[in-house]
Amino acid sequence: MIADPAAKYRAFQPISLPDRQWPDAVLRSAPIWMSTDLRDGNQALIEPMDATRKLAMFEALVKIGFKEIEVAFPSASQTDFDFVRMLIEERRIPDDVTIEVLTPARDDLIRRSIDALAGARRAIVHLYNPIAPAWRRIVFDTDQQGVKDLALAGTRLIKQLTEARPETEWVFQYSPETFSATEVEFAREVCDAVSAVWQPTPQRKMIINLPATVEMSTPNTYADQIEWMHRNLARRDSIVLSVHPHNDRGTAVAAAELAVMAGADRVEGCLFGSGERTGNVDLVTLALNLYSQGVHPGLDFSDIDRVRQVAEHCTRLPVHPRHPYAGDLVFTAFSGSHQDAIKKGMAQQRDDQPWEVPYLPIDPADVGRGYDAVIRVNSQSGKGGMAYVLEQEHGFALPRRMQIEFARVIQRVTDDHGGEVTGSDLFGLFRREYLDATTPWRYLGHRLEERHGHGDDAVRIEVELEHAGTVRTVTGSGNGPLDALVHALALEVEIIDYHEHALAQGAAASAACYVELRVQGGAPRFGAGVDDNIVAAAIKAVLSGVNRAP
Ligand SMILES: CC(=O)SCCNC(=O)CCNC(=O)[C@H](O)C(C)(C)COP(=O)(O)OP(=O)(O)OC[C@H]1O[C@@H](n2cnc3c(N)ncnc32)[C@H](O)[C@@H]1OP(=O)(O)O
Ligand SMILES: CC(C)C(=O)C(=O)O
Repeated sequence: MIADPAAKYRAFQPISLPDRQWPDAVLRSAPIWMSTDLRDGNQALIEPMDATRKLAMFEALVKIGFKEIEVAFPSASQTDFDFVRMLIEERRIPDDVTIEVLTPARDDLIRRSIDALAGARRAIVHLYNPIAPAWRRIVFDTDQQGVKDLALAGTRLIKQLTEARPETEWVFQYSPETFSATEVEFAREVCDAVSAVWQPTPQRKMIINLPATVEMSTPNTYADQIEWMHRNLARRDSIVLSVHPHNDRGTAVAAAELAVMAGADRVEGCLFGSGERTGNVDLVTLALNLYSQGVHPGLDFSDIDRVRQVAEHCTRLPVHPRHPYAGDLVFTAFSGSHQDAIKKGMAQQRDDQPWEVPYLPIDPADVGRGYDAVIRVNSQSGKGGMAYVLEQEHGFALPRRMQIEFARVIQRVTDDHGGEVTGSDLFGLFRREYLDATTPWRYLGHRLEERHGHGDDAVRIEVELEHAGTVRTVTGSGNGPLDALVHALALEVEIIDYHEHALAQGAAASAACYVELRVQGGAPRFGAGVDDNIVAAAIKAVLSGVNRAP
């Protein structure tokens, strides 16, 4: 990097729009979506999709609910041309879906593109040519009139060729490519000239697509450009105003949202932001952002993992694990305070109430994600996360103080070994720490006698134990089984707290017991026991606590 970037880079000059309206707009409905996965997405791949992959992507897009799909750049390759023919000839295009193809403003390429569409029920022909100053000078060695003439010649040829094929319902789309880098007055001049040739009507609209071919500045400047065009374009009532934001600055999603607030009717992009260089705007994120605000996007991402798998298969590009809504880790909290808040939020969330689980903008279940991955445990985790996983995956609902005690055990393990502790690791550690704490005292069996009218000795217990390898039977009485047990053990044990719950549903449910106790005035300790018999579970829990005492 150089010390003075201003010596090399110029700041983008925003347009002046002091009476801009878009900052007060609120998104209350979804725009028209157009997927360009099979064109912009495809042209950006190291290995473009073959016909099988293209078809898999097309079918996935249809299933998601896209009604406009740019399926190819037919003049670029035989694969693309043949793919369009296959869709049409094999009648693979549902009646409510319109396919689109892209063509440069060159006669031979336009003709080939229209040939590809022969026999389509309805089709969008998308013409583009770059019009920004640097492209005029560097790429085309021409002036404003030169690029305008190119756009007009292309439009005239498309009009002529499509009028000769009335069996297809034609929609015309024009993109002043590199719009984001173009003087807005000139972009309007070209678009107005193009629409004057095409002569759209409110009943037969054309699409004007204003791409941020290269994202030039902060998203508010793009929104200003779009609002200016929205307010100044001729024949606006006959035009579907579309945007096509690229992601060079990493702000394509924001740019698209602000552009729709600024008057755009339609958004072009790709699943997960595939597309040239840093990608096109990510339609999954855009759609689910709307959903999180209570606006149905009209696209179905109920099975987001399946959509991600298809996209990864077709593009051979991985979706980042932190990708909004779709990444493997986006509904997962490792950090203790987040886990604590999510656990509390999940416990309090009611189906008939607005979603309000802290840290989770949407319910993972709405996009087909389970809750099992919501909380995962590593060295950044606290008691809440550990307790959540142990309860969700193994059914043990530890009392709060026991969570704190067990979290220290887990912390030692994660500090020593690093990495994640899975649900089964957690259960293994729980078993080792509590359930397998069976020396020196091990429970073998018990008999219980309830004696009415004996006051504080209402329960008599006889417990068969193994102590340091020797089988012994001890007896004691008390006001309840635990009291009787403590007397039978003849140890100085104080029971501080006791919890129990069933571990599984039904009559054969086993019980889990947790006992907090103090042995010989020492520090409080927990013990845990599991058994089909609730008294046996409690005895095991007491013995576990006694055995764990130092
Ligand atoms: C921002 C975008 O994503 S726009 C879409 C871009 N997508 C693609 O380019 C993918 C498919 N493209 C291709 O397969 C090829 O580029 C083809 C088949 C279209 C053309 O191939 P070629 O004839 O070999 O030309 P090449 O790829 O070098 O294109 C550059 C030429 O096209 C001209 N050109 C570029 N864009 C356009 C346009 N929209 N309209 C007319 N001419 C154009 C350039 O000025 C250059 O002309 P020159 O050769 O006279 O200097
Ligand atoms: C053809 C146009 C819409 C394009 O892909 C772009 O400008 O990025």
